[in-house]
Amino acid sequence: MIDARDIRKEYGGFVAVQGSSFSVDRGEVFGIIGPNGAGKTTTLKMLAGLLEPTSGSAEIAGLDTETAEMRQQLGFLPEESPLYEEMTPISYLQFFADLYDVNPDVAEERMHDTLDELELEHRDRKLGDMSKGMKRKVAIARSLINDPDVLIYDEPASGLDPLTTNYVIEFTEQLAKEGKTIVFSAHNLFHVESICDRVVIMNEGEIVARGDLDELQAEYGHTRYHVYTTVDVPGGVQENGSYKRVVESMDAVEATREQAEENGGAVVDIRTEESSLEEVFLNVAEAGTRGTRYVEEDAE
Ligand SMILES: Nc1ncnc2c1ncn2[C@@H]1O[C@H](COP(=O)(O)OP(=O)(O)OP(=O)(O)O)[C@@H](O)[C@H]1O
Repeated sequence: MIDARDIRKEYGGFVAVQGSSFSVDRGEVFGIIGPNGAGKTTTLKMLAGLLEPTSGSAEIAGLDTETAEMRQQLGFLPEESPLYEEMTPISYLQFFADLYDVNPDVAEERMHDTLDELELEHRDRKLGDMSKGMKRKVAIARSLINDPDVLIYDEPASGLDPLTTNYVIEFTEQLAKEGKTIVFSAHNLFHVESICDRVVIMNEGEIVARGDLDELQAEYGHTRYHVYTTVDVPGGVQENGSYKRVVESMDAVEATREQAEENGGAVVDIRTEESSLEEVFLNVAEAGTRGTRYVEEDAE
């Protein structure tokens, strides 16, 4: 559905995004994560056809991202979306429906349905008088006004309170279940972990890791074993009537069993704990010292 081929963006001699390649399947939720300045927004804007790559190209549904036809199939949510302060949500959405040439009756029904789903109240209030969360919901409704197949969301829950954040993330998840293909960036890795099928991790303009959560965990995470015993063992802590020791290998699990048995006890339970995406991310970030991000500019 989405195919990015070696997309690269330079500003002067500064490389914002090194040649990045990835593809996103239809109906997939694809996350782009990375520290501030990693190149996430630049990548998303190139995918959305809002920024011309210095080299490389991107296609959505076989259409080059710079064509108007492709934009009809796309909903882009920028990290910060300045709305027209004097408009109401309805007049604002109507304005964009016209821009996308959506049939007025269809647009009317669609905007009300979406605002209902988003539980947006005060639809006659001026956008300038709305809270940040309400404005974000209107921006999300705008991204859906043309009923696009592909959604590119830059930090959809940025700056929102936890309740609205959850709401927006669950709404995004619902859109994926309805069959939309979604690419989004986020700082909150818990959200990414909860809804993404696959993830790329960017650092210093470069994709430094990629895969689904299991693959990333296998490569950059650890499995920890919580071994519960009936008697105390070295490094054990008392928990719920037994003793728990956390170890990182099966050999250590076996050693714990032997120690428990030597002390007249036994192992009663073993639970595994996988690294969170946050831990994976920190491990990836620590592993990489990147090369320079500056290139010599071509002499004209
Ligand atoms: N128009 C521009 N001119 C020069 N440099 C730019 C421009 N736009 C972005 N950059 C630089 O490119 C790098 C990548 O920026 P980008 O906004 O893509 O990062 P990001 O990963 O989205 O960061 P954040 O998480 O802070 O939003 C940054 O160093 C940024 O300063």
